[in-house]
Amino acid sequence: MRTAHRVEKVRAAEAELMARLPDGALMARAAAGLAAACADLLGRVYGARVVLLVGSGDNGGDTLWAGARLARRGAAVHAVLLAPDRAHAAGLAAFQAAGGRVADDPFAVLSGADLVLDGITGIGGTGGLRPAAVPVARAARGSGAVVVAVDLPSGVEADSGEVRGEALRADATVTFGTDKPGLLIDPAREHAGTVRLVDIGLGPHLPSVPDVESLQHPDVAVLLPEPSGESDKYRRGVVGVAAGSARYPGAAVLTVAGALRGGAGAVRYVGPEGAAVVARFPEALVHAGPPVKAGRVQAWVVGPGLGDDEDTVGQVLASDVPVLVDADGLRLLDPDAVRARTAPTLLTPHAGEAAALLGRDRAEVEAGRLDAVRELSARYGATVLLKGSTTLIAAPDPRLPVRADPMGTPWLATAGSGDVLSGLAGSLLAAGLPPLDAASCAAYLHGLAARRAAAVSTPITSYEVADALGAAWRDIRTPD
Ligand SMILES: NC(=O)C1=CN([C@@H]2O[C@H](COP(=O)(O)OP(=O)(O)OC[C@H]3O[C@@H](n4cnc5c(N)ncnc54)[C@H](O)[C@@H]3O)[C@@H](O)[C@H]2O)[C@@H](O)CC1
Ligand SMILES: [K+]
Repeated sequence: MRTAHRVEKVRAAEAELMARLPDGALMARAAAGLAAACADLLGRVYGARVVLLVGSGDNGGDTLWAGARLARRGAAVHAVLLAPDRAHAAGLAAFQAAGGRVADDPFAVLSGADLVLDGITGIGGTGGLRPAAVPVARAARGSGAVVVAVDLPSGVEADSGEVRGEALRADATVTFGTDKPGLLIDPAREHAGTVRLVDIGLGPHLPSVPDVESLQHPDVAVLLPEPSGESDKYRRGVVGVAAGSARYPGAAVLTVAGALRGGAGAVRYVGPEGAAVVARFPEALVHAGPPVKAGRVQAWVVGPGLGDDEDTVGQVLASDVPVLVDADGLRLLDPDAVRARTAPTLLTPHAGEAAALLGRDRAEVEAGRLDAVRELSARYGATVLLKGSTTLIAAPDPRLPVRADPMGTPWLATAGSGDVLSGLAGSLLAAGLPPLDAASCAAYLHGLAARRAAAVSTPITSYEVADALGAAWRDIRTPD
């Protein structure tokens, strides 16, 4: 599991730890880890040309101390001081004592650099790069050097992953003590490159429940349901799928395709497209509807390709089993009916649908995903999976961490891929997973399946994603 904490919690933990350590010890740990990571990236430190971009705070301090270490190992290190009067005094003295030099012309040193360290701002930065830093950050990016962000790419918002102005784009980020939410959430995440975490001893001082977390293979392996010797189809769960219409018959087929690979014991399709579903999947149970007459299910998926069938959405929401609402279902749902439910509800909007549910602009939702997913979840009393470049999942209990899916790929932006995800997540709900786990495991498997499909051929189709789910599931169960 990757775990991220908000800045106020990082600062509180730092304060606790610093009170027990000699002055400067924490910064020395950070700088040692940073210099070691740079040495790994460089391969050979002696003779390497390194440029430090140094801001006015402790982030610049870490960078100067790491620069001193690299200079002592024979690198030619230049520091570009963006706020010369406010550069970290002890760090600058150590850097110069080690043979590091302050650059007169930032652009001249950047043009020949092998490695650039971005120490403009860390967790204290907000509001994007200041105008004076913008041309320097651009020159760093354009120089051909490997760009390493110190703690965070300068210019991104640590707590939300927003990028409010221009931000530096790094190839790698070396972060200290814990991940920050912005390192897991786009658009900041895509500025960070590969993230390496340096342990500075903060762990015992951080709250045990993080603000944001990302599942990794072993976490998903533990959560996925596994049939036992006692299993029969009802014990493994029956998932009801109310999807598709004469206008969108494919949605029925794709939702069932996802549901069949989600671990439920059986899939019961309810709606007008039973013939199309059975033609593709003879193992599916089909019923013309309405949902109340279709027989027992342990969870429902309602909405993909449903058209304007409001009654179906109302009937499904009135049931006492977990319900996933997607696509047309999100447009047709009665918010009071969702809030009145006693069984769990999982809503799976993309940014446009989330914006409609919140009464905001789509661009606002895309820029501030974390805020949007939390707000939606609180307003509807439901678990919400917000799809997008980073898929986020929030439970209605605000004490639980938001999950950021690490597996998505731009190839998933293809028609019908959301239908497959809905079927898959609904199937995991029917198999008994709590909504937060069902949604985050589904997003993870779906992303992994898309990556597998894309490794065979691109562009991928949604049906190929559904087809690769079995192999993705196997990858997680049997890591090599
Ligand atoms: N406190 C500690 O002992 C430790 C701190 N660490 C480092 O310290 C950093 C936090 O240091 P600070 O709190 O000094 O904050 P930063 O160094 O992140 O930046 C704060 C400074 O930048 C200015 N600033 C804010 N937004 C800006 C922007 N958009 N453009 C330019 N300047 C901007 C502020 O006026 C302030 O002077 C961490 O990210 C980490 O790198 C690590 O060394 C671990 C230990
Ligand atoms: K930085």
